[in-house]
Amino acid sequence: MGEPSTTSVTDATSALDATSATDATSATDATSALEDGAVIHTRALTKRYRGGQLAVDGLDLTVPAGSVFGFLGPNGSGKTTTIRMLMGLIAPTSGAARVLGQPMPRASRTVLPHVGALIEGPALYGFLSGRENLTRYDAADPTADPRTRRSRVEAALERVGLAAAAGKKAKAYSLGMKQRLGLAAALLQPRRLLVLDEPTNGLDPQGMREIRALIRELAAEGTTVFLSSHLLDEIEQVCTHAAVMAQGRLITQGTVSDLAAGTRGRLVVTTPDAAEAARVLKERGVGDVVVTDDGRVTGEAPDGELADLTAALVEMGVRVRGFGVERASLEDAFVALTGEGFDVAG
Ligand SMILES: Nc1ncnc2c1ncn2[C@@H]1O[C@H](COP(=O)(O)OP(=O)(O)OP(=O)(O)O)[C@@H](O)[C@H]1O
Repeated sequence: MGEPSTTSVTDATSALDATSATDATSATDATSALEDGAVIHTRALTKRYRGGQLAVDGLDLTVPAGSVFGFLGPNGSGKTTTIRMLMGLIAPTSGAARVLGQPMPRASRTVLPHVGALIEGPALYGFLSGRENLTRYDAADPTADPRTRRSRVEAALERVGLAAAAGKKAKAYSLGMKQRLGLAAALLQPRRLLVLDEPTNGLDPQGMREIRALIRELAAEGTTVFLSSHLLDEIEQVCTHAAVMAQGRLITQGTVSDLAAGTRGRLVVTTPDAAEAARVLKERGVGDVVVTDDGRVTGEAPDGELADLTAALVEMGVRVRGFGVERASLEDAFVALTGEGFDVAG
């Protein structure tokens, strides 16, 4: 990870009417029903860096309001570049991005006050305490009310579990504490959207759990959360929706359960009579029957009634110790989609 920097939201002048999620220009577009409810929407969004690197290639992304949206892909797949375009930090080479219904980067000044962002780790003054960092950060935001500053800073510290350590200098903070302080900065004002780039990167399991719990809490209060991650497991645990990127291109997007359901689970029979069980399953039309080294018999999950299969096994004298369908994971879905494992260096 490079030198930390935070993208903040400081220079807005006018508030965005919560009801005007689409502006006049989009009314003339052929907007789909999906786009209407979208907090983020991109069309053919493309970024080619000056060196010629095509980092993001024709991205069509739709992030529904109220979702916890996981933006998933191995290192170098274009996640950070996409986030930087969404936040108006870099201009796309071609294509369009709308955030809260407004075109980016053009509407940055009206959109960004409603967006809390944590990108590439928080920028902190090591010689200031956590509390002082937040106070200073808030003071630099012209949309922030100085009269409520103290209470908002304390509430944000409380929220991320840093109240007890608020007086310590930030340079003495662990990586996890720094990350939480960055989140606190994003939470100093109510936000409609939170954009978090690898929010649990470098955290220990306990720190990860805390951040995930916080994300769930914020989502329950109605904030849409868009987070990038290269950890499939993390996306499965916290996200309602996900998009999968590889080499700058979108491979798939949808609800996490639909993505995993797109891949069938495996039927698993645990039995001391493996050979006989395999024969019965094949006879009953189960595909890809395999006897594993540990004596289990697996096969493609059937469309029909599972009870008929157990009845057939029992009828043929197969002793069944365990019987069920193992749910496909997002990882299975990824492997099925790309033909590759999701094996990335953390
Ligand atoms: N400023 C830049 N100039 C040139 N190429 C860049 C620049 N920033 C990123 N790239 C390249 O663009 C591609 C996508 O990078 P990006 O950082 O968006 O991916 P990522 O999915 O966020 O990966 P990571 O998790 O490692 O940050 C990579 O090949 C990267 O080397």
